[in-house]
Amino acid sequence: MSTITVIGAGSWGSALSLILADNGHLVKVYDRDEELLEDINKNHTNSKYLPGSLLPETIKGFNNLRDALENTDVILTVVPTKVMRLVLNQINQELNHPAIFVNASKGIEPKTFKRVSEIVSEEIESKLIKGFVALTGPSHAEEVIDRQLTLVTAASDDVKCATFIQGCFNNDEYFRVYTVNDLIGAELGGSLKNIIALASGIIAGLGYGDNTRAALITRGLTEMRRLAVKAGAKEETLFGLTGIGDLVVTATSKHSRNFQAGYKIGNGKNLKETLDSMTMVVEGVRSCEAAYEWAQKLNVELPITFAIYDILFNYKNPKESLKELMSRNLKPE
Ligand SMILES: NC(=O)C1=CN([C@@H]2O[C@H](COP(=O)(O)OP(=O)(O)OC[C@H]3O[C@@H](n4cnc5c(N)ncnc54)[C@H](O)[C@@H]3O)[C@@H](O)[C@H]2O)C=CC1
Ligand SMILES: O=C(CO)COP(=O)(O)O
Repeated sequence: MSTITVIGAGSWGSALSLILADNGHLVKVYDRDEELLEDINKNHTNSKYLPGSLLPETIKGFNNLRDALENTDVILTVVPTKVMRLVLNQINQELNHPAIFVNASKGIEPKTFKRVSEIVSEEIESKLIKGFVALTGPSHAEEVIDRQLTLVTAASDDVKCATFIQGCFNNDEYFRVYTVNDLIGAELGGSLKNIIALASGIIAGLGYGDNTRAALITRGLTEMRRLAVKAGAKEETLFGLTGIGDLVVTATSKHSRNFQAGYKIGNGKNLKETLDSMTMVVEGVRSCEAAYEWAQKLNVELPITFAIYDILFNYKNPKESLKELMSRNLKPE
């Protein structure tokens, strides 16, 4: 059994901690929110992000990063990607031995277009990194916390490392973990699907139904594939759990934060009002900004992503955007 430090005790960090504790690992959770840590340590629940949840008593919350990292084998990052660099920088200062880094957050950095694996290798000294794995796939925390059957993928350039992490997280009762050696495809699939999930919420908010959603998911996958392949991903990865799998769960589920945010926008709220009304992170907004800039640089056509960018950042009317998408030049599928 390993000692695993979970950085971020939000909804996904808590759900992943439950799996690790069920598997018998020593789980230390670090967060900046002291009330949340007290709730975990005293009441063994996370009332803020997962009301009604029951967490194993073996999970220990820490507000001191150095203590949380002491003697750890694996560092699992699950904070919003907006703060990822900052948090990794803090880890780099406090960590005094090499560890395996696993990331479960999903996003691309605007301006740099960096994936979390790239940010880790920039912020953490190489002598402290034993390996890097992205743990990603269709998995809403609200269902994992109830131990509902879930399948994800451990992606790494290092097969031995991916297999080790697969073994740490796999639980025969409810959490099945595959491996894949296409890190670029897995990280980009998990990040780009959030943009299409925002779009799915917007069309639902506008009152469109299943035909529209099926069309959006299909053409959205085409956009994800185009950009990811141009960035070096293997095409087949986009057709696996970390691509279409994650796209389907996020674009069709009431649990999805991105879908929920899109739904509010479809109902007339602007981006600021929408984000102000959400307690949890909506990663698709930043990833949309990144994909919009990156696609122009790489000369990739992403009409849905560009329309979402205009709605989010230029306050374009969603109905007007849909009208323009529908009236583009006709072409073969
Ligand atoms: N919620 C879910 O079902 C899933 C979420 N994800 C990804 O996981 C990541 C986290 O998402 P959620 O858990 O939903 O977010 P959340 O909003 O529920 O929790 C984020 C946590 O990070 C902590 N945090 C923020 N800034 C911090 C800092 N500077 N230092 C320490 N802690 C800090 C917050 O206090 C909070 O506890 C996102 O990238 C999301 O896309 C991936 C799969 C499923
Ligand atoms: O990535 C997720 C499920 O796999 C979670 O998506 P949301 O952040 O939209 O809830």
